[in-house]
Amino acid sequence: MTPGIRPLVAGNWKMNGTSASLNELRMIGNGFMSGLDAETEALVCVPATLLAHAAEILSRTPVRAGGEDCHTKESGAHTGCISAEMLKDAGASHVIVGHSERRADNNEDDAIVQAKASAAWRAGLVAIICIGETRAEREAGATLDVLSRQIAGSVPPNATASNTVIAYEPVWAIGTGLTPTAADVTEAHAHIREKLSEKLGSAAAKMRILYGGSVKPSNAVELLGVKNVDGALVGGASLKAADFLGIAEAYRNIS
Ligand SMILES: O=C(CO)COP(=O)(O)O
Repeated sequence: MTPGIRPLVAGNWKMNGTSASLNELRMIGNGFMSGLDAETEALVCVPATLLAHAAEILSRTPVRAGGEDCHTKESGAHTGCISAEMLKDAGASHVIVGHSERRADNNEDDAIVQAKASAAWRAGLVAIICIGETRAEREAGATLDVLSRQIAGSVPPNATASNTVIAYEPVWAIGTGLTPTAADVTEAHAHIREKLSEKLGSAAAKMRILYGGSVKPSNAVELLGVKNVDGALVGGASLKAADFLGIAEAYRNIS
């Protein structure tokens, strides 16, 4: 938590979900309508194929819909790619950029991630910029250096708290059931806040820094209660409404 920052609980469905999954989204929307939004903002980033449906379903709720990636360009000869403008047109409010799965699977480097964040803003979307170290980098004691390098390279110099969210996702914690200790998360998030302040000045103070990687209802109070953790980016547990709502409910037990 950071005083004065309303937490954001965001889901990332990754390459999961067909129209049959939209019922979970309806239940997520209904859950936030029955009072949860008082504690936290909510967003679910879905595959592009579901985005227009998701946005329509969620439009009657406080939960927003987002995309999982965007191209750097507005339009053109890029078969199979999706622009930020297309996501916006389909009803997105946010887009994830630089997720470690895209950095690894699609060789996306910090410069591309930064260009994607700028593309998101051009379309009127909030960019959720993901950073985080691999297991090898952690074991080499390089976690904070990696975070510094990724902030320097991936975050545009004119980022603000209203157009950008940072998500710290240790790669080794994603989908593994492993999580850093609260002390590790405290250190990483304090470092991220410090590097953002050096780069962005006062804009950094109110910028949300989410934690992502094996967040579940059972560990949400511990992980989300850490200083400078301003919400969660949730993968697997966002596919089931009960789990996603359970994570958001953690805020009722965090003071
Ligand atoms: O990558 C993530 C969210 O972007 C985290 O995934 P899991 O919650 O499944 O570990």
